[in-house]
Amino acid sequence: MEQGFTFEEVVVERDGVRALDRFSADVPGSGVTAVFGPSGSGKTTLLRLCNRLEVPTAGRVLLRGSEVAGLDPLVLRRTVGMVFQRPTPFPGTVSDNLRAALPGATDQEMEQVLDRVALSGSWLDRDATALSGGEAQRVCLARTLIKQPRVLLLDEPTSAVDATAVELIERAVTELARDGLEVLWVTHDAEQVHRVADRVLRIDRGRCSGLAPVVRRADSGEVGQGEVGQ
Ligand SMILES: Nc1ncnc2c1ncn2[C@@H]1O[C@H](COP(=O)(O)OP(=O)(O)OP(=O)(O)O)[C@@H](O)[C@H]1O
Repeated sequence: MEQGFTFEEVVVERDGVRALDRFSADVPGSGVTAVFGPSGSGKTTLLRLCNRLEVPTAGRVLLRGSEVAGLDPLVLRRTVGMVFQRPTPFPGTVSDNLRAALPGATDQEMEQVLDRVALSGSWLDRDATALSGGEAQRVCLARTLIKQPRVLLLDEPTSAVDATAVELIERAVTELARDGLEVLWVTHDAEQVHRVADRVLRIDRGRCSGLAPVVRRADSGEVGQGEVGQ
């Protein structure tokens, strides 16, 4: 399987406290990898290293064998998209938001990307700051996707949205992963891991505590597999 992110003895230390403590893992470069662990274990820090919002104090982060620190930041940000916990629409319309990410995007490109997040072209003229949390998060996902990243980083994107949006976002991302997008999805929701992930990367107190395949409930039809207990 193609190589994705490699973490080699990564340390992130702030004010003498280690958010990551010699974290090492080899993440395959396809499908959905859930990054799962308790609050404060270092999940967000790990994700932020992947698009260089954060740099390691020690150790190395590689993407497909190339050190992230050595990649052109513009190329990196185009290749690796990120969606945050809280939706962050820019002032303006939905199309303004999409064009902020991809200047010169055509109506057709914008309609296609909205379709992927279960919104239609009729949303293009809507005020992006007057949407519900779930709608705004889907616009933010579309805004990231319009740049056609190869990797998508999701930092608890569904923790602040309604149940309908959770379902739509989960469906959109799993379909995109099936079409070839590599996804790292931070969550502390074990049920969500079973719904969306191909594998789970466990993190505990800044250290990798395992990388294991997940049997998806939707695929197996089974409940209570139990690989992902708290
Ligand atoms: N900007 C910062 N300055 C100092 N310490 C920080 C900063 N951001 C996070 N930390 C600390 O680093 C550790 C890891 O935080 P991180 O946000 O990566 O964990 P997390 O697993 O994503 O947590 P949560 O599930 O609560 O979001 C925690 O102890 C946290 O308090």
